[in-house]
Amino acid sequence: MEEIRQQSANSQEREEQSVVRARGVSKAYKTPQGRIDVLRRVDLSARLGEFVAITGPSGSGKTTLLTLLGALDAPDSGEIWLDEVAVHQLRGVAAADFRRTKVGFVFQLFYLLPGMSALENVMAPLLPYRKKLDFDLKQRARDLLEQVGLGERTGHVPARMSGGEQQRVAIARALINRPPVLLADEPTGNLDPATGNEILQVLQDLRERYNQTLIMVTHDQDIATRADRRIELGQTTSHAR
Ligand SMILES: Nc1ncnc2c1ncn2[C@@H]1O[C@H](COP(=O)(O)OP(=O)(O)OP(=O)(O)O)[C@@H](O)[C@H]1O
Repeated sequence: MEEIRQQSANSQEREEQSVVRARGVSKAYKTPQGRIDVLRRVDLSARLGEFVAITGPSGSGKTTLLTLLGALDAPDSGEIWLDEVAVHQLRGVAAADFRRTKVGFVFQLFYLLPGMSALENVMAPLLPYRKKLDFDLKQRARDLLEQVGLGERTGHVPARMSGGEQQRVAIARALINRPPVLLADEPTGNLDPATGNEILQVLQDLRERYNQTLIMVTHDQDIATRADRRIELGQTTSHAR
């Protein structure tokens, strides 16, 4: 009995330590062909510093779930809490403020601005707020580029960098606001296996350095097995007219 009480206290403690909690999250898209139920009552939780992999077949809603966690879109029902913010309730400016302060995004296709140097790309998300910041933006961007191994390439434009280097810049950019949570969508999907491994190592090192939570969508079973926790989405998508 004591053991059961202890177990439930432990699980409650774990729940309380969660920096991300999603409960009963559902999302459907309306298309000209009818409604697509993508996520149905999905639960997810992640503690501070934890690495969580989201896996599942193509079309099971992995990217959709990541966009909901990052307030790029809103769920139809269910709750999402991230660093004590009720993400499911955010819209418009409040959602943009949340994205700027609480999360970093890394995508498969880097999305760097082609006309800007690595340093300018990393500074870009906070450039409009530069005067209000209580730290030196350029110095932080330089430090981050150093930490991802590009200390010597700060002046290079994306066209003069390899895919792996461009992804390193994108990771540094995602961390410029020191977010508690990094959301990564197939960050190694566009890279050869060796470069992909290097990028994974960079993400792991930075996660430890900043005690960040890393939530990563991946098709790669090897990467998923390295995660602390794995959320497997089923073939939940169904179409209804
Ligand atoms: N904005 C949208 N409008 C309509 N349908 C969408 C939209 N976004 C995604 N979908 C559909 O929702 C389903 C889930 O898409 P999602 O990209 O979340 O899956 P996924 O598991 O990440 O897939 P993949 O592994 O192929 O990237 C797919 O059928 C997709 O076509």
